[in-house]
Amino acid sequence: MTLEGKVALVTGGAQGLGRAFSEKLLQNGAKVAIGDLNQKQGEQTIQELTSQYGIGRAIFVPCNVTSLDDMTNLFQNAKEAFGCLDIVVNNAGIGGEFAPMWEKVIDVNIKGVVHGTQLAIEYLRKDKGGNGGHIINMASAGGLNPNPFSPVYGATKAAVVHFTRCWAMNSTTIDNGIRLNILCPSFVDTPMTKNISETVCHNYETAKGFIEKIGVISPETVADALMTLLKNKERNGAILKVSKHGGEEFCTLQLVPV
Ligand SMILES: NC(=O)c1ccc[n+]([C@@H]2O[C@H](COP(=O)([O-])OP(=O)(O)OC[C@H]3O[C@@H](n4cnc5c(N)ncnc54)[C@H](O)[C@@H]3O)[C@@H](O)[C@H]2O)c1
Ligand SMILES: CCCCC/C=C\C=C\[C@H](O)C/C=C\C/C=C\CCCC(=O)O
Repeated sequence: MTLEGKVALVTGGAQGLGRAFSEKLLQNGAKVAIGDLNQKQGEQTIQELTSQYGIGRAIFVPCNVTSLDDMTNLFQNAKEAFGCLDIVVNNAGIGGEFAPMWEKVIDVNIKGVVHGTQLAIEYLRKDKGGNGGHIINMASAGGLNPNPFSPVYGATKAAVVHFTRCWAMNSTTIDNGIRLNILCPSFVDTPMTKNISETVCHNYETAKGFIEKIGVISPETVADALMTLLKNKERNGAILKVSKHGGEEFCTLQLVPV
């Protein structure tokens, strides 16, 4: 029970990776506030998690990560329900390369993570009454290695990597005991991957072959990688890639100090 007494907030936690993260956090003793656009699925997930991990361990707050009001409400509800906040996982994300979807992809994948990170810093920073803590932002292996199938999606995930690394070297976060790290999984067995189609990516038939070649990992494997980041207290600004062929790999990008 390494996270006993800790409180986590997970966006996009109604299903897929966010749900697997929430479950792993609960298994390790944390309490969890889930925010998600999908209210029906979110409420069902909370029912299932509550019956498995006990009453009062998890709450659901309907939330669109692109809305600052919704995100502010999510953070307030988490703090009110559980008294503090220690871990924030900005996980909600979508794919889609064609109009009008691609603009939404930029909004959810970038704006959502910016909202979640900025609010997390306000809630966690020690000089404003927080306890410090850990922010994990969900990028993707597609944000590290270019692929021809999802340029918009890949660009948003590269943005998440860069945005997170910038904050990780900021004196406000460092001096206030806040760490920020990045998860970059390859393909994972979630509804997002199951729903990949010609409406989501370019060259769909070739993409299918690419996914088969790369391989698909389980959400639990990525949740274990989340725990690797949470347990490793020295890491800040780290990029943890998870894939079928490489397992968990910390990646280094050239950092040129200014
Ligand atoms: N599945 C993969 O292969 C894979 C690999 C690498 C990274 N990722 C990233 O992991 C994250 C989760 O992916 P997943 O596979 O679990 O996807 P998913 O589609 O299975 O689940 C995403 C969840 O996010 C919610 N969501 C979507 N838009 C939202 C919004 N605007 N506000 C709040 N909630 C919203 C959905 O309702 C859903 O519950 C995403 O950021 C994705 O880009 C996924
Ligand atoms: C076919 C692309 C669809 C993109 C949107 C849908 C799902 C997203 C899934 C993941 O985030 C993974 C996306 C891309 C992975 C790309 C390259 C993987 C590189 C493999 C590796 O380096 O191990």
